[in-house]
Amino acid sequence: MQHTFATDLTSALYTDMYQLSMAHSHFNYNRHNEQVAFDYFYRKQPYNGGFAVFSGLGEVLMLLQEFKFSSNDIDWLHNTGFKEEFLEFLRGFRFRGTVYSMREGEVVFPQEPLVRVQGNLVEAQLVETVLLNYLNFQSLIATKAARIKLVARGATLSEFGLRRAQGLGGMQATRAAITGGFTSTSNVLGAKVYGVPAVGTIAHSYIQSYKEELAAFRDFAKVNPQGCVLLVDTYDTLKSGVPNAITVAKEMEQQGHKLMGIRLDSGDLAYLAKQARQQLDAAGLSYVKIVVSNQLDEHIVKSLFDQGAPIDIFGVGTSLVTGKPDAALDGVYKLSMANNEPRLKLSENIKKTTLPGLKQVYRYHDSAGNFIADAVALDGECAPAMIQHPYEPDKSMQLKGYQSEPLLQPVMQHGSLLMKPTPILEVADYAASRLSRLTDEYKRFENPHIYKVGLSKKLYDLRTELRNKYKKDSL
Ligand SMILES: Nc1ncnc2c1ncn2[C@@H]1O[C@H](COP(=O)(O)OP(=O)(O)OP(=O)(O)O)[C@@H](O)[C@H]1O
Ligand SMILES: O=P(O)(O)OC[C@H]1O[C@H](OP(=O)(O)OP(=O)(O)O)[C@H](O)[C@@H]1O
Ligand SMILES: O=C(O)c1cccnc1
Repeated sequence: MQHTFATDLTSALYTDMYQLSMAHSHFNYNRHNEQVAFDYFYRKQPYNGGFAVFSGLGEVLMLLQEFKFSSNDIDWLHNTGFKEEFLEFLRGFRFRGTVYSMREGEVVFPQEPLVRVQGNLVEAQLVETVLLNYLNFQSLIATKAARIKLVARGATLSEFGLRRAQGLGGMQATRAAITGGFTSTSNVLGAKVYGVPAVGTIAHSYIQSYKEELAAFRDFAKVNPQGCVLLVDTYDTLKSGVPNAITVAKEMEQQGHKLMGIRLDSGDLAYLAKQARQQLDAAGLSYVKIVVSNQLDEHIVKSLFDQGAPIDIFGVGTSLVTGKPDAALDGVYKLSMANNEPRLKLSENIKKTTLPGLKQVYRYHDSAGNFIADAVALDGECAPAMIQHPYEPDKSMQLKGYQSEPLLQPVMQHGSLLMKPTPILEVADYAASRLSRLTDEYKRFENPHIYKVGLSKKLYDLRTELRNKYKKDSL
């Protein structure tokens, strides 16, 4: 077998084997035209936070449109024990399902369906893995980016993570970082694909390759005067790096150029930023920006500003693109309907019992437009005036008088997209506008307020009825 780079990830083989084995079985028993619905939802907020940003939908929809097995894929599948008729079926297979979804960039909460896939048993099942792979990862990273943006006080945020990303996930991480509020990236292919500026400074190696720091700065600035940012911490930030950067900035002025910035990448970033700012201002270089990097995350960014650090630009890599310290968003894809009957998955833990039937999610706002609560209702129900706590029968919340909006909208019908893919910068604007309507107590990092997601009485009762039925049947 020849080794190749794993770059073609649009194949329908980008899935788990059990999806194909189940499809094989459904096909064998002629069940592949039975109609079903699945919900995508997650159970736990990432980073112990109070919200998540839904990301990855645009790419999932493009993949669903293209979802097919090539002749080469079918040839390979011949070695896996599937029947010939099934392989012929897969050869002509296309996703012709219908998808309802929240808008990409939506601010979302645990337990509520973010996406609903309706279609036949085979098509709706076969797309599970790729859908989860894209939505879980990008939502994890977009949420991290949004958390950093919340505390960045308007500073520019650049994504620097490609070298530390989980392999090819670096591309998706760039996309998700933009969704959450980063406006540029060091990832050149990412910048080209997603239409944002590619930015960069200098590595230590460039400066080390010269005998003297000043000569390195001079040469670099001569060839790259536009957007030039000099890395000042290779030897001694305040005694050598910043003074040499000032010398070069003055020389650039004589050539009609302006040094854009200096970058701090080690040491006490608050102290060094303050000292560097003083030196730059004293030299008449108040326009030179201060860029910082080095294992930043939302907590360090917040702390640096709390310490009064005069920072203009943050370059964030590892924590952002790996979703540190969370390994993954726990999003799942669960069957809610089969052959026109609502279905659920039982669990000893009521929190893990799924919500049956086709559903809609309503979001309620107060008169200022702030989000109050979400209701999960059965499809076709109006926005309920009261929601039940999902697990505690005695708790409910009155929502009479609040405006509401349905969040799940059709985005794909019988395999065809119902609208053009939204450009990623528009998705980012949408995420920012929605987050601005979530009040601060849900956005703080420590013990955030828990946003209420309740059930309509009809949905609550349906779940109870089905739980009782299945429990009885299993006695
Ligand atoms: N004033 C500050 N307040 C809070 N956190 C800071 C401050 N200054 C730096 N940090 C963070 O502290 C951590 C310091 O890490 P580390 O000790 O590895 O850096 P360093 O020794 O300065 O750099 P290096 O090892 O790369 O030379 C980084 O995550 C950095 O972003
Ligand atoms: O810390 P992160 O948030 O992941 O941000 C990216 C880091 O990657 C670079 O370091 P690296 O040591 O790889 O290269 P360098 O020699 O250019 O500093 C850069 O200097 C940052 O410190
Ligand atoms: O341009 C930079 O400064 C940069 C790019 C990637 C990672 N770290 C730094």
